[in-house]
Amino acid sequence: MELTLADIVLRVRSVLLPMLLTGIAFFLVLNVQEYWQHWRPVTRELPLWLFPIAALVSLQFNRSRLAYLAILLVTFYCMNRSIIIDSKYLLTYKVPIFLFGSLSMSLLLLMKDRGIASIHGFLAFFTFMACAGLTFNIETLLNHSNKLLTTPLAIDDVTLTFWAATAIIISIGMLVKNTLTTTTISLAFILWSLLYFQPHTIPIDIALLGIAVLIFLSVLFDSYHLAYRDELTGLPSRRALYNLVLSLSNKYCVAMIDIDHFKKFNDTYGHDVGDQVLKLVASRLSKVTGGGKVFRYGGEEFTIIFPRKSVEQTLEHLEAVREEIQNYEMVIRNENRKNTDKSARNKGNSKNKTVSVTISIGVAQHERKQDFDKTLKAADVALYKAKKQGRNQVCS
Ligand SMILES: Nc1nc2c(ncn2[C@@H]2O[C@H](COP(=O)(O)OP(=O)(O)OP(=O)(O)O)[C@@H](O)[C@H]2O)c(=O)[nH]1
Repeated sequence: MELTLADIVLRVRSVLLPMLLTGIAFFLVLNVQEYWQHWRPVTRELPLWLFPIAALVSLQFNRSRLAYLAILLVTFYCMNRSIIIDSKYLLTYKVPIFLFGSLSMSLLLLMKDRGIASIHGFLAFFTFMACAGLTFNIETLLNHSNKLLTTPLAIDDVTLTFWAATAIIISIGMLVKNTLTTTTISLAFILWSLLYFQPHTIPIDIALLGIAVLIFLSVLFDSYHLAYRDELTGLPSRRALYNLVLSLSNKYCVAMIDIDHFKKFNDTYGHDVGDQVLKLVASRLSKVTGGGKVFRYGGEEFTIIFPRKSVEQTLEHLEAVREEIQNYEMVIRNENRKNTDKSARNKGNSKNKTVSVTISIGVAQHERKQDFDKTLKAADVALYKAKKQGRNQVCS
């Protein structure tokens, strides 16, 4: 995987930002205790209800890792409240429970969401059981190994080392694959560690309530993302376009963009290269100036909305983006690089290709009391004109 400095900065930012916001939220909550202290009887009950609901919602949206996290934490809270299991076990098994939780969270971070009632679910279950076996026998294992060592190890040092190892796994995992789910798991790990090392900083019900809310937010934002983002290009989808239209005033412009001869391009270079080009074109289009909002309309077609602009005001911005794409030499990763087939590489196929494409653009202005679809159709007619006149141009 190629990671550029910009990628790393972006990932660190997307890791730190949610953490900072959660930190601020907890700081505020802890500093205005007088406002919510009388709600404590409610906050003490809420995790018992919210975690099972969060687990069910997560499963419904195929977020099995968040479901496991919710199950882990509600079990812990039930122990804390002496529901089903006596809370005295929390004291007796304080270290193993802490280590089991930490290890489970680091595993959750590395796993994929692959359902609970599946072969992967069984494997995950047995892995968690193995972790429980290891952590709940840590003292016995330590006693055995101490017999072989000249300087015996203390349980506190082992716990700290074990926890530090899980913290490192979680940090690396976050940087390699940063999603809302991994951020939620990492935040849960931080709070879990805080509850162990500084148990009086945050009341347990408030900390767990925070995690339950994070699980809900994570599932909610993820599903929003799924519904309104185009998976290939990362641009807002056609559904998001129609959502935006509802909030537009009377004055705006619609531009329809189509990649020229894309069928031929696909036939020459293959569908995968076509997909890469779509992504690169999308990333250039998204930098359009003049306040344009870019959407993937479908296939090789994109739409740009310019709120409060006339056609004349959009032309320079559209021309600029058309010219930029025309001059953009796109470096295409050769998939054979991943291939272990050495003969393919020896034929010189491992080199990256450079390709370029052009786009045609049709733009139309929204008329008073006109339907959005009519404006879109007018932009489509202008696009057809651009194609007919030889492509690689903007028409209105
Ligand atoms: N790789 C790839 N190709 C796509 C995708 N969506 C649509 N296409 C291809 O885009 C091509 C569109 O071709 P046409 O609509 O015939 O038009 P064109 O070849 O671009 O020609 P003009 O628009 O007339 O310049 C088809 O070959 C589709 O298969 C996609 O998501 N990925």
